[in-house]
Amino acid sequence: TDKLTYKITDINLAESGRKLISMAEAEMPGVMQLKKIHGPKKPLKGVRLAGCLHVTAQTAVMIEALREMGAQIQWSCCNPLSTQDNIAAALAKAGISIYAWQGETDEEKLWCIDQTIYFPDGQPLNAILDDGCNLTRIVHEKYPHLTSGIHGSSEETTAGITKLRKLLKDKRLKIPIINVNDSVTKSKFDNNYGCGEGVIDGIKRATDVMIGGKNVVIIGYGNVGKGCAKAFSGFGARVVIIEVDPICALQATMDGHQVITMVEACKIGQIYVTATGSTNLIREEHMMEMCDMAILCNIGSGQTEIDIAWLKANAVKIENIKPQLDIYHLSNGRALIVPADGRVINLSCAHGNPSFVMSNSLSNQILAHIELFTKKGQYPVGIHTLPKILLTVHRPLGSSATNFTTEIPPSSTTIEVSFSSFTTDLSSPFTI
Ligand SMILES: Nc1nccc2c1ncn2C[C@@H](O)[C@@H](O)C(=O)O
Repeated sequence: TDKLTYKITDINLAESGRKLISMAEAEMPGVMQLKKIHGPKKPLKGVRLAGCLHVTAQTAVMIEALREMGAQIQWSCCNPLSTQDNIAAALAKAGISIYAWQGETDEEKLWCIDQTIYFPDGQPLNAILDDGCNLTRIVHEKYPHLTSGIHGSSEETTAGITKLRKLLKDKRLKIPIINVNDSVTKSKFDNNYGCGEGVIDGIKRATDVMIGGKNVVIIGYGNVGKGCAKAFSGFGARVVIIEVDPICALQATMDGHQVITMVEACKIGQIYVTATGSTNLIREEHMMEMCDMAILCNIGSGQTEIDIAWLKANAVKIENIKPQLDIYHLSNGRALIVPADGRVINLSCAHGNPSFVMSNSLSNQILAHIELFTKKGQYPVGIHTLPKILLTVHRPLGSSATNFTTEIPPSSTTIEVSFSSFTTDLSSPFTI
């Protein structure tokens, strides 16, 4: 086929990207351990994996582990703003077919995804790795004839799971799904601690705002909202919470945060953070009441938690300050600061969540694909989570890592908890 083997910004950025990938490997013991244990056995030989997930150093570490395990891989990015061009260049130079660059248009993003459907040998994908259900949705809508050949898709994020549950409810889901987001070693770590550090990194790189002493309104008190509230509180902000779920609202109260409504919040908020995985949380009726130069940022995936469309249609002036930072001047004479066009701020304005928590999330991605490919019959069409097992493995001193997997009783299932939070010294008894 005359398809480009890759399309990125600049292959000359590869060396700098490779250095960052090496640094990330040092802080991703879980993924590296899985690569060491499973790599030699090539459990994914025969997998043609199309991935659509943020192109960061952490993702690159996972991609290279999956390839070491035998998978053929093609990649695009789920967010037009989150590709790090030097990482994409390092992956392209290493022979990965990647179609992604920082600052894609929405149409280019879709073109990139289309490049990953068929492999160079003309064969279609037979596995999907998704973050926000973009690729799974496109396969269902544009390539429905290919769904029967796909043994499974893994979904990384909350908003993606919401979309998949709707597909399932409408009886339109055609492939097995492993819900990586709800693995406890993913959502209790990446979503919480990762996004807590990521939102601060993103908002500061975007706006240089002083956080101490500010009124910060966090909308959504799930794993992500909890991590963000803790991070902003740590910087001395006064954090108030909007939350409709009574349990999460009670947790917010018990954590010392006032829980109020958006009508009340938009009178006091100086920094807003949407973290719900839902849509249209901040709307016209709120924005028209907000303080001058309030900052609206989003850390849920997708671009619809803040009603950007209304802002673009109704601002009297849109002032671009720098890439990923605009000020919208409203008809009431006040202005709102919006980083990243309302897209996920940690990945659009910084480099995403740190390696250590991503090792947890991406270890679960790897385990999901080993599970889906080697145990096909066990995962019918539907949404599954990786089994959670507690396992004590007592290992004779000095034995090699490879026989670790043979010590797992054949009846047990894949270890859901990734290694990254445990010592990689397999010579000592430890409990997983
Ligand atoms: N450094 C990174 N690499 C890849 C993906 C990254 C990331 N940081 C955040 N996400 C997104 C995840 O938090 C995903 O789990 C989500 O929920 O969006």
